[in-house]
Amino acid sequence: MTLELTRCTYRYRRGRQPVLQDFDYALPDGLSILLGPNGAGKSTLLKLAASVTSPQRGSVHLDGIPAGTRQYRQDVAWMPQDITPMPGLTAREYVAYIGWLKGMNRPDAWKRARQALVQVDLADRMNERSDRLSGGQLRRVGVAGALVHGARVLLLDEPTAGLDPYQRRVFRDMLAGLTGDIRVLLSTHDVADLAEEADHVTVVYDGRIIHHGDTRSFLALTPPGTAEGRAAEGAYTALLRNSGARA
Ligand SMILES: Nc1ncnc2c1ncn2[C@@H]1O[C@H](COP(=O)(O)OP(=O)(O)OP(=O)(O)O)[C@@H](O)[C@H]1O
Repeated sequence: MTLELTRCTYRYRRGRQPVLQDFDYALPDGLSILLGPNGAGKSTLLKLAASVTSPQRGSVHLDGIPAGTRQYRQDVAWMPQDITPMPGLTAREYVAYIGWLKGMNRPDAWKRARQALVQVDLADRMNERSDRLSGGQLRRVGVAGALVHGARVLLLDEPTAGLDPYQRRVFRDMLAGLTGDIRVLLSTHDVADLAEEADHVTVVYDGRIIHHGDTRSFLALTPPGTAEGRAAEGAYTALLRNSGARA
């Protein structure tokens, strides 16, 4: 299974510099992390992969299925940075509603919503109104929204931003526990977030990929003498410095 962006060019406004130009990317197996400074193009990459927006040039496919098709939207789920509750809907109704929007029939969506919420460890909050959930719980509801319709790819835009350390840990453990064929691409600013769970790391700077490889090859870039526990941060900083990023 492969989600691929091929020679994609995207600009937000006509006449502006493209944010991504002739951009190639292939999503690896397992859990991949997308790193990069503010404005590097991470959210834009995720939105193209999610088929929320389309490139002006180039193409996006999952196993040959073009982005924008109904099948692609069923297979690929996206959680934006600013996931919001749906006032009046419980967690289970929220997840079932996503399933229904993705083409499931109501009884199936309702049944699967329960299973998906158990998978993200929210069995006990199922009947809680979504606007009463904490930020971390709401993001787990968002992940359940991908699981409910059996998405094969899950794209998460900064899902741990603003969470306290405990909620962040719970979210990461939940992601690590997702089994099966689902591939996850997660953007984050929190470099330390990746070290334990990620299988792959991609670093984007100024619309270009400056590193794409497994976590081990990323950590191998850590400069000698880096303090213990700061290997990922060291590797990331070294990559950006070598790419000409200014402090
Ligand atoms: N809706 C928009 N209209 C115009 N320009 C935009 C829009 N969204 C993003 N941009 C610009 O595109 C570039 C890439 O933004 P993008 O959000 O993809 O970066 P990012 O790596 O996700 O950044 P951050 O980590 O701050 O979220 C930035 O220069 C940004 O200002």
